[in-house]
Amino acid sequence: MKTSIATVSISGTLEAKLQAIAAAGFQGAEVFENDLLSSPLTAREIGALMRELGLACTLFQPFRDLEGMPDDLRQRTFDRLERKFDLMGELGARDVLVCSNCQPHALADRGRLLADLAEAAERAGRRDLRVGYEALAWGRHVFDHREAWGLVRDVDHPALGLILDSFHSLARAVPSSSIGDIRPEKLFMVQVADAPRLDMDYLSWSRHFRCMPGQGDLPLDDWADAIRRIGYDGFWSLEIFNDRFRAGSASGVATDGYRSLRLLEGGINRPAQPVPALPTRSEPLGVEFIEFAASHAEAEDLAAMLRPLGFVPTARHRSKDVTRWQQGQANIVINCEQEGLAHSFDMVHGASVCAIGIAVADPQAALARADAMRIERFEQAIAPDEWAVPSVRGVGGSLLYLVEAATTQAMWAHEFPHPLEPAPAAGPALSLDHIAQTMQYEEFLSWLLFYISLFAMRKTPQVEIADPMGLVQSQAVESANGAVRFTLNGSLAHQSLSARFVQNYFGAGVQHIAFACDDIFAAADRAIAGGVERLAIPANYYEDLEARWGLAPDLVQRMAARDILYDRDGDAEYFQFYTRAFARRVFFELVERRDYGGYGAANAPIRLAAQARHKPQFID
Ligand SMILES: O=C(O)c1ccc(O)c(O)c1
Ligand SMILES: [Mg+2]
Repeated sequence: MKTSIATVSISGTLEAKLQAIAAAGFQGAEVFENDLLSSPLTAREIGALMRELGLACTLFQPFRDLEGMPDDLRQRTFDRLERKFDLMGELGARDVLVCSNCQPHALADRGRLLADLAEAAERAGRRDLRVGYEALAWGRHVFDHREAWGLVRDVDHPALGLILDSFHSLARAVPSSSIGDIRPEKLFMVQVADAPRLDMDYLSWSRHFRCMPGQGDLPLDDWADAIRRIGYDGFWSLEIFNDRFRAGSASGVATDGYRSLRLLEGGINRPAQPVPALPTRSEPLGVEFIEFAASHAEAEDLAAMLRPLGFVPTARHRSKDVTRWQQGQANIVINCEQEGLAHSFDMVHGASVCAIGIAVADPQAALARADAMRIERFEQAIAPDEWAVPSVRGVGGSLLYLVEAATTQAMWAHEFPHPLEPAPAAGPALSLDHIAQTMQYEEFLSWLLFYISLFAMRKTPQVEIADPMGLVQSQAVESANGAVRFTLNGSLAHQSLSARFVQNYFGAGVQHIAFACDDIFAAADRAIAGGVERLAIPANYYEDLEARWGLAPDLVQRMAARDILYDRDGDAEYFQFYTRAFARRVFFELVERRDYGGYGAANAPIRLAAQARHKPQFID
């Protein structure tokens, strides 16, 4: 796949954009006219810079309102076009994007549209340039690629071709099968964008909410298949109008863009596709461990929460100040080393999750996929006798270890040979259910893309949750078998719990960890008896539960006595129990799922309100 991106997609000056685009690995860039107009560089200088950076100028765009102009404006339009052709010569661009006319006074007469496009093609051809015609979803008369293709086909001029843009076609639900009618040599360029499903006018949707392939809801796989099927071998160019991206870091957005095109290449929602040389996504088989960085004092506080939840310290690391805590299938590692990444983490954030170990069948294959997606590897010097586990950088600079599933027992035995207490034998054993990561709203889509491009994971629909201090966006990524689940949260509201976390924690990170159990009442009783501080849920909530679901008063009483929350989806049931936050940052949750697949979104506002009651008054 030849990759390109429109300069409008990212932030900064034109030079900075082009540098970020080249550094991210793109082979080409579309120069958006406004970026050129606002640059102090001449078109020649911009062209020279692009060549120096190794970037093909894939398009100059857009040229608006060309076809079907009334007689008195027609000559003026072609004069304007000639001026832009001059500019393209200086820039070194061969193709110009002409988008369908949006003017209220544009003529509908097909003969006139054909004549105007033919005239533009003739003028372009004389200069060895080409015109690509794109149907905007909000075009006055041409708003569907089938109509645009019909015009291009009928003009039948070598200097006139079609430009397909996934947004315009898929926002209008134009069937992708219609792409089969397009002749590949007539398809000059393919522009790619995803978008969330929103019920709004096309123009606002397109100008503000486009996002990278995989981040939204458009059926891009079928669309891309149809394009590949006709034998198109030109550039795939991202064109993302998004306010968040244009306010973000140029290099971060460019890297995400590159990653998203690679993801599309292999199929966003598909199992492995045979794209040669593109490593496939690994199935995440489970969370093997969660590692906390902590000082000794913090480690004691953490232990005071872990014990009542049923965890026991079972072994010490062979050489480091690191302890393994265990229960059921769940492993927590507490790292109190005075140097290395964990220590830096503790210094910056305070006690917190510095690493997560994900079990995969083949860590090297997972690493190859990470490389292909330009996900940063992390390498730290290890002692010669230490078990080597590859890792990449995850949320907030924490690590994601890629643990070989078949050898976890050997890894634990080798790394933690000094026994402490025996692993708990009986009781309401817990396993890991999900990990909630909180981040800035601006980086939310980036981490979503990170997970779905690295692992065979799918995303759930985005939900908005009402925190008493503002709205929180939440979305989960999960493996097919549900063994690995992350929920991602971000908020623009400065005082929401999510935003307070990011401020107080100095960055994105794990905000809570949920453990699954098969008897929530027993697990909650054990936690309470062990002295865990729990999150108090108001009586009003329980009255409503009884009314809403018609639950037996006795069951509701048992939940109320333990501050257990409840949700239901058809016959599926979900029970949740929350601890107070450890060090005002990380908290734990116990859940019992009875065929329930979600995360209790209906209860989240209740939980957030309960947590907001503990918000220190000095930040009010
Ligand atoms: O929003 C626009 O005007 C616009 C311009 C050029 C494009 O290629 C496009 O898809 C949209
Ligand atoms: Mg476009």
